[in-house]
Amino acid sequence: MLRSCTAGPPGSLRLALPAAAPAVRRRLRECAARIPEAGAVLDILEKCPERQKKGEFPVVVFEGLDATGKTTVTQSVKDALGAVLLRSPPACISQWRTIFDEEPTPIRRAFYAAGNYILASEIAKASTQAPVIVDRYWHSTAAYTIATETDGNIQNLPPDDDAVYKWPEDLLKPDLVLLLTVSPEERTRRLEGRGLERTKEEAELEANSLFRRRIEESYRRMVNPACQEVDASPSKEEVFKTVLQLIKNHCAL
Ligand SMILES: Nc1ncnc2c1ncn2[C@@H]1O[C@H](COP(=O)(O)OP(=O)(O)OP(=O)(O)O)[C@@H](O)[C@H]1O
Ligand SMILES: Cc1cn([C@H]2C[C@H](O)[C@@H](COP(=O)(O)O)O2)c(=O)[nH]c1=O
Repeated sequence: MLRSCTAGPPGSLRLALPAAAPAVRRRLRECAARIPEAGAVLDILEKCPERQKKGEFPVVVFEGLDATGKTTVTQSVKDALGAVLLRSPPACISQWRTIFDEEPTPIRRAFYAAGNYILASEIAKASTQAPVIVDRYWHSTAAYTIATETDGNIQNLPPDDDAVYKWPEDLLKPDLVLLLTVSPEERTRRLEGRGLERTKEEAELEANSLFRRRIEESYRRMVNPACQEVDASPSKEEVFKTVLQLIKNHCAL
């Protein structure tokens, strides 16, 4: 498995993170004989029109580490705005997620990237009818890949202007991306309070504060669209109010 971006060849991270739909399709096609579910994802992806366009309603994405409050706040914002709530990976492929989570990096990341392109077609359609709220999108795919494929502290991340922080040219862009952040202690409290089964990555997040910092820093380095950071440590009601105001200011709702 590819590990360190700094120790490996310069293109190693690029290899882990497919940067456009043709690369995603190629990667799924290459493993479809061994993994039938890759063929199933590919079938869905190939039915999605290329280069999706947003409708006239705003599209707002929520990003952040696990248990920062995305599910909680997206549900409230959806209700308040009469919005459509979507998530990555989209429901139509999420039953295969555990299979891909066990695969080597390039295949696993191709699954999540494919999810974003499929999600884009859902966003395109929904945003012609109502505002769209999205729980994780490309920034999560990129940030988790970058953090997994590098080691140590944030100095080992690719430099600020690296192409890994850029939005894929052929992927529908949201109007606003809000990055929810809380202190590690508050996150741990929320995780414990929730008590759900954790993925391997979530367990690693708990054990490895450097990994957590690499993810957050990668989110912060994403550009066009960049993430707007929101302190999500106040109460649910306060976070909701802050977020709603940001959306109203930015999207003229
Ligand atoms: N502002 C808040 N103050 C206190 N607790 C909160 C707040 N927001 C969410 N929580 C609680 O923290 C836990 C995690 O929240 P939530 O499931 O919304 O996070 P998440 O970011 O969607 O997590 P994941 O990415 O793992 O799905 C839940 O138990 C939720 O009730
Ligand atoms: C969308 C997406 C998710 N992941 C990983 C990162 C975390 O371990 C979990 C969180 O998923 P949840 O459904 O929000 O609990 O999935 C990823 O690695 N890449 C992605 O694109």
